[in-house]
Amino acid sequence: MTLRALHDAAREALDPVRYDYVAGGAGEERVLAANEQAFESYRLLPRVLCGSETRDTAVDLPGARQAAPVIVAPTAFHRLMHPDGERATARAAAAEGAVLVTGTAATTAVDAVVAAAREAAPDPAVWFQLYPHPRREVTEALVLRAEAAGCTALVVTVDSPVFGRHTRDLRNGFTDLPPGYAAENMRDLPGAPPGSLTDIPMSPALSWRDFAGIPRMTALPVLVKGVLHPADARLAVEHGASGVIVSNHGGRQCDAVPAAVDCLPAVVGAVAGRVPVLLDGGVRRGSDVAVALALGAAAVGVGRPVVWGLAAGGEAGARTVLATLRDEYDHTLALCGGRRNADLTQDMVVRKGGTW
Ligand SMILES: Cc1cc2nc3c(=O)[nH]c(=O)nc-3n(C[C@H](O)[C@H](O)[C@H](O)COP(=O)(O)O)c2cc1C
Ligand SMILES: CCCCC(=O)C(=O)O
Repeated sequence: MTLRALHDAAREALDPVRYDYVAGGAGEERVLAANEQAFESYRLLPRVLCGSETRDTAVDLPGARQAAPVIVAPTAFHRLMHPDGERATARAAAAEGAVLVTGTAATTAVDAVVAAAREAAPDPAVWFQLYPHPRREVTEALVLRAEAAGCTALVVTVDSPVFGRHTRDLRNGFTDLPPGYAAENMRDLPGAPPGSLTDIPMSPALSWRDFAGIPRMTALPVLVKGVLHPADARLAVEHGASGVIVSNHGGRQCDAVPAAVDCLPAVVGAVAGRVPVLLDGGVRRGSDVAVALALGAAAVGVGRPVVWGLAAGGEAGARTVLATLRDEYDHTLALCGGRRNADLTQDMVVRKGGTW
């Protein structure tokens, strides 16, 4: 099945309110649209006769050696989309050698997510996405929970000082989880009430000082997710980040920012090779992966496509999405004369309005 067919099947399978929660964005959904459209404006300039018969697309990332270059971006509430929920996504990612980022807003506790990943592969990489809590002890308890579960890195989301205004959710009245579902990682934390959507911390009070405390709480590498400004990428590295994820949260936060991929080159320049830079937002085909890697990303994340796969076909559906993107990317690499990801370089990307 193509990714488009899986998306259609997911739309059929899902309750429309849940479909809208995943598909939608903030405001007029300008950024949601821009993330995908931006990839339309980039094209690849292949190199020829490079002897690229044998190819290796694996990447070394913080807490993940020899991983697929496409990772599963953190998306909330998988049990709303399929009864097997995060366990299915975890098995799919592990089977495909892809990093799974599970998170604060998962409907399955992080230890069960890691256990499911281990059913599919001996040494899977599961990262934990953290919404830092304004109360340090709550953040610390979440960090310890992720570490004890066997996560190999933390991802701190910094683009959500306040929750984005998701137009479709407001229209549909989808402002909390239905009965029977909870944000399981929020259970039994010191002073934090369990599990409702509104318990998930988002605080405009947080600052780089708070962030800097997180790498001190743990031996795990800590990545920062949701950076668009190159100055923030520099600050992230200065405050101990082991990786920077360029992301506008899939167009679900500020509806006036650029497409994620358009912010990538400046962030790559600011980070200057000190830590890996990743990108998510709008990646829908293998050639999008190739463009992002050529522009300097070490790997890319996919959000909605994996959820569509999960909703349409559980573990097998999510696996199909990851396998398809990997296969398409490898094919594109071959077409561009590359043997390794590093063979894709900035001069091989051209832009509408620029050189074509
Ligand atoms: C339904 C949904 C839930 C999400 N939940 C989270 C979350 O809990 N934490 C987070 O950091 N990002 C979250 N995101 C953002 C994704 O990690 C990612 O940035 C975005 O989906 C990438 O864009 P794409 O969907 O175009 O691939 C969510 C995105 C979607 C679509
Ligand atoms: C409070 C849950 C956060 C989920 C999220 O980040 C999103 O829907 O974009």
